Amino acid sequence: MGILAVNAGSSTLKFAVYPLRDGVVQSALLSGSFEGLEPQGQLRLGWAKAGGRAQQRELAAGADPFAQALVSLSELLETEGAALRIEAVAHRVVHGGAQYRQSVLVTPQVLKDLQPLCPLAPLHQPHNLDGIRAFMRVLPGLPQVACFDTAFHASLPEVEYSFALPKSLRDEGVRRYGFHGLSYQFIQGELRRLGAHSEGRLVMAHLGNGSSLCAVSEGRSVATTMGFSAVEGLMMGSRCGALDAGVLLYLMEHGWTHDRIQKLLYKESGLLGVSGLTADMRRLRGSDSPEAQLAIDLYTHRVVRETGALTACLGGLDALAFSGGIGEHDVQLRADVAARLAWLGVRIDAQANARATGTEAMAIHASDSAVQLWVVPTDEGRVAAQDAARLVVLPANG
Ligand SMILES: Nc1ncnc2c1ncn2[C@@H]1O[C@H](COP(=O)(O)OP(=O)(O)O)[C@@H](O)[C@H]1O
Ligand SMILES: CC(=O)OP(=O)(O)O
Ligand SMILES: [Mg+2]
Repeated sequence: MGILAVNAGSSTLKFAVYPLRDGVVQSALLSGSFEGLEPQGQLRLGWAKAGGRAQQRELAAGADPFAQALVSLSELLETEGAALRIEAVAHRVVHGGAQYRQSVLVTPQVLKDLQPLCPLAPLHQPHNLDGIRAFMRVLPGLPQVACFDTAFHASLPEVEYSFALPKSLRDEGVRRYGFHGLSYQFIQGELRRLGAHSEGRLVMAHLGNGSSLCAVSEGRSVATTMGFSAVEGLMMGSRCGALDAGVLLYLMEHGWTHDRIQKLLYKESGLLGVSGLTADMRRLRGSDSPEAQLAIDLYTHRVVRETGALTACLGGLDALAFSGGIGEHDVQLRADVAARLAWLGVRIDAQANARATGTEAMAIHASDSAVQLWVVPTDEGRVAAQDAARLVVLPANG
């Protein structure tokens, strides 16, 4: 028995197959991603079996690259995952709004409820929902479960989730929701497993293409940098993060349309916009352009600044965990953030930091550090798969 977890984005479809043993999800047996799903993209499949060699295949996309990817995925599951009967598909859905505060079995009504949230996460939500619809067509009869990035933050206190806006707008659901919840749930579980200070005052940093921080106290999310939408908070790959609302008014006064502004905020800003070069931190690190350096400096500054803000909300800091593509791999970023948090008693172990390259969770603090530092490779799919097992497989087995 197994669960297929998928994370459908604008240009990629990530997937992993998790076996179940006694209702508990085990490490993925097969995982990979399709890239080039955007119109005119070059469709490419990359996958690996657990402990196996990474494989790549170029695919002819045809008119509908998404449909083609699903056909290829079905074939791959038949050949490489044949030993496992897939019982359910767990979908990462970034926005559950105010209504969905935990994972749910997808019905037509659920899709209808989630559709209006698309403008709040335009890089994610429409593709997440298209992914669900496509799987429903290709694998009818297989339960589809939606697992929300926002659910982890259902515990945010009112002073954290409220914006200083009139009651009528707050009542409409204009509030902070927070994202990357599946990742935070996974990181928290790993920290618990490793005996870290996970029940104390913890800040988790999910630093990838999308980046955010989450403050946890006594195991519950109490503050987070993303907001109503996934454009708030830290600087990201191509998203600007927190921005003075006055800038939007200025742009509107100068005739910028909604679509133009949306493109600017989500696709043309962040590391890409500042560097004028790329959204990929690896390429920025390899560049000698001053703009690339400014992009890195700004990104680092914002992580430090917001970690300070969340530490203030927590009343101190016991542990800081790095995750996401940048957090797991970028040794320099972790060293720079730790150095700038020295006032909190943070001391990094330079050798342990250099050894942490995203393959396993490990501590990177020095023995005299007042704050634990961890690097935790995240696995959003595994959290989604476990929720799907809880909703679908366990009840069916009584
Ligand atoms: N070795 C590395 N050094 C620095 N940054 C890296 C490295 N590997 C990956 N990254 C960064 O991670 C980003 C992707 O993060 P990830 O969390 O995988 O993104 P996504 O939001 O697409 O899941 C890349 O764009 C790149 O900037
Ligand atoms: C919510 C979000 O930003 O997700 P990702 O990091 O996958 O882009
Ligand atoms: Mg991500």
